[in-house]
Amino acid sequence: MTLSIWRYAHLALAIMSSLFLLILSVTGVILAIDAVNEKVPAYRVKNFESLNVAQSVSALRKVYPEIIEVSVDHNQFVSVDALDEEGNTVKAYIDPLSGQILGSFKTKSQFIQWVTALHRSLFLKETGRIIVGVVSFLLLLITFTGTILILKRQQGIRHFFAKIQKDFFSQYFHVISGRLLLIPVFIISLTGTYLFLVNVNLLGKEGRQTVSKNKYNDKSGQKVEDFEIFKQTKLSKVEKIEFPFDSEDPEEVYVLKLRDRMLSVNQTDGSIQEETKYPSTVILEKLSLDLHTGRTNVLWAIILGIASLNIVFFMYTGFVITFKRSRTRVKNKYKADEAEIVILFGSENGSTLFFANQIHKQLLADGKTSFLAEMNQYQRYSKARHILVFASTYGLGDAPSNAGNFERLIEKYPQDHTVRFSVIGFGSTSYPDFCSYAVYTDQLLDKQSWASRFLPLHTVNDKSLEEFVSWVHHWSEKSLMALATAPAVYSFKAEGLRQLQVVERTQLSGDNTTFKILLKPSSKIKFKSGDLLAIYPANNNRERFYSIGESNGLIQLVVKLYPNGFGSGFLYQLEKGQCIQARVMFNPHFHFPEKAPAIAMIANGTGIAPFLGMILSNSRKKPVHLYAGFRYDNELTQDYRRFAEKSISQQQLKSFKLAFSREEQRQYVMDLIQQDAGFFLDLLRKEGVIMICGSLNMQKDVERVLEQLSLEQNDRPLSYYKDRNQILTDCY
Ligand SMILES: Cc1cc2nc3c(=O)[nH]c(=O)nc-3n(C[C@H](O)[C@H](O)[C@H](O)COP(=O)(O)O)c2cc1C
Repeated sequence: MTLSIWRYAHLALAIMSSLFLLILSVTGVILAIDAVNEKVPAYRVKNFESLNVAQSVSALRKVYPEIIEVSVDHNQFVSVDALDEEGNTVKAYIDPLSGQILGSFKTKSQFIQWVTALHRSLFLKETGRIIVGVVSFLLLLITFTGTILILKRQQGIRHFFAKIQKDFFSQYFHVISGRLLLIPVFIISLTGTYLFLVNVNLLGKEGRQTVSKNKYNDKSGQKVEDFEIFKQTKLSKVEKIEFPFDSEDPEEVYVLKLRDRMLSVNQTDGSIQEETKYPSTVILEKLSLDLHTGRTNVLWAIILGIASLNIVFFMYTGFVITFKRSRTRVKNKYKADEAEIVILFGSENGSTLFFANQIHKQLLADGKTSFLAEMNQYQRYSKARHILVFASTYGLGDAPSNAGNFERLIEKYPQDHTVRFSVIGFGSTSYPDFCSYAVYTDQLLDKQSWASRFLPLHTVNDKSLEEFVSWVHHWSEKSLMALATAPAVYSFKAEGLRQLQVVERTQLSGDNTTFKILLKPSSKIKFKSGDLLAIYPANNNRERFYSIGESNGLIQLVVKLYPNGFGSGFLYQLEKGQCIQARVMFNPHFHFPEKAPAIAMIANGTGIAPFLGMILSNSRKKPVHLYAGFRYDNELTQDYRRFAEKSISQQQLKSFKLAFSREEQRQYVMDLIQQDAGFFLDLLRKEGVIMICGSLNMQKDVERVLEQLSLEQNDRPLSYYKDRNQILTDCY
């Protein structure tokens, strides 16, 4: 059976029994503590194991003139029901050799009685007992399916106890404690089921009873201490000894109740008159009760308590695992044969799907036709230009369960046109076969005649956001499709929603289609220029990102209004005083580089937003040079000029250069860079930083110019400076 069937069976059983299981395990913990507590008074005598019935009976007979019965309970405490010399009734725990009273009987507290009833029948009498029985049986099945899941995970019985890598806490704990407490939980559920079957008479207590009768022997007048059967029987094997009512009447007998049988012993000669063997169901019932309650052994009671407590944690961690696995729902806006970008994921526990979905959602938001599916759903994609494969690795470098058929499908459905492919592997270096399924998939695609490599295989260790974002950067820059590169966008723990109030929003005018909006957080939030703001225009999970410029503790966005723009339209209709819900996404890669000796900022369009904030907060007066490109010289750019003049006078900005692409003297930021080539080369040589924010096309052109200059005059490719974090980009 495939992994997923076992997994679904395990989950379905857990869901069905969860509420009752919770009650049973919590009450089970309490009863286990009670079982340990019970043994605390310690009425068990030291040499108990070596005592036999003959020793005890003869001794007690000397102390108590009349004995009704002597009992040995599951704690191995001996008690007597007798009359003493003065004719007083004695019902107490005693020393079986001296008859000395050790303690009086204690009845269970009201609370324990209440817990016991809840544990046995949920206060629902017969119905409750049936529910408890069924839940015990379900727990048995859960233990079984869980064992199979561990076996599959560990690749067979040989590695059953091999090291478990920590993926995330709940999963680690679930597997580790599952493996450790497998046997106690199995015993709890098996014995619970058995007791239920006996209880509802499904097994029948009567069974077979072998009865044998002996005649009197010829040793009448023997003393009790010489009775062979009494000498042979250890007190520890006894449950009860009923004494003859009349010591003179030879017809009256001792009744010796042992765990597995009952003997009638002649009181004059010690012969066995009758032996009744209990049916195996009764013996098994007692054994089940001992094992289920831990009443006979403190250590076992403690183990049972831990196992019961663990069932509660099992339930919690199991549901966390399930939640994680299913938290991302695949939603497609386009059909497989309409999509230009096809994202395939191979994910077992959902994190790879989460990453894939974050990319999918952004592409859709950007108007791209993206399609997201499991690797096992691979088919022909008639319009695909890009296939992105997000593949995790499991087992010994194997495919996750929803990618097992990928290889077969690839052979079966060759694409009929060239499609560019990129593979991102998710794995962990703590496994010997790091990302090997992704490596395999990458090679598999590389072999296909229709597939053309777009990027080299990229691997991500332990879901590292840094490593993933690095791939996002590369793919976005090369494909010119905008994707957010703030790690927070791909974090599993979403930042909390914050309320922001509109403080100011500028108007559009003439050929200026860009507006500024200032937002005030209603509670204290930490943010810096370069972070992102995620807004939710439709109050659902469709989000839009904007670069933040910090302006005196306020969030300043510079937004271009698009016709029917989902995000920009929403922001433009906001009035002063209105409030919105948004999330601040930390983007440490694009913060002001405090340690750099000098900084050049290159922007086009709305990409200027974070730079305005960074300049405003340049209190240490670092030399900052701003280069910005716009289409027209209009009211907005006049505003930027005024801002720059003020900043230059306050030494927060060193220089400001503008290029206009639709004015008389057509210029782009690249031209400004060419003009100041010497400055840029010197900046790079002296460990200065170049920050680029704006369109991906502009970034590509700027990098091309810088690459050429650097190769010619600094003898180094631009990647040399990129690797040293001297080129920081945030483009869309
Ligand atoms: C049982 C198990 C086996 C794994 N085996 C490997 C492996 O062989 N190689 C590897 O690189 N990662 C291995 N991993 C790590 C996962 O591939 C990695 O955590 C991945 O990010 C999980 O993605 P998912 O949440 O989408 O399933 C294993 C993880 C688990 C839980």
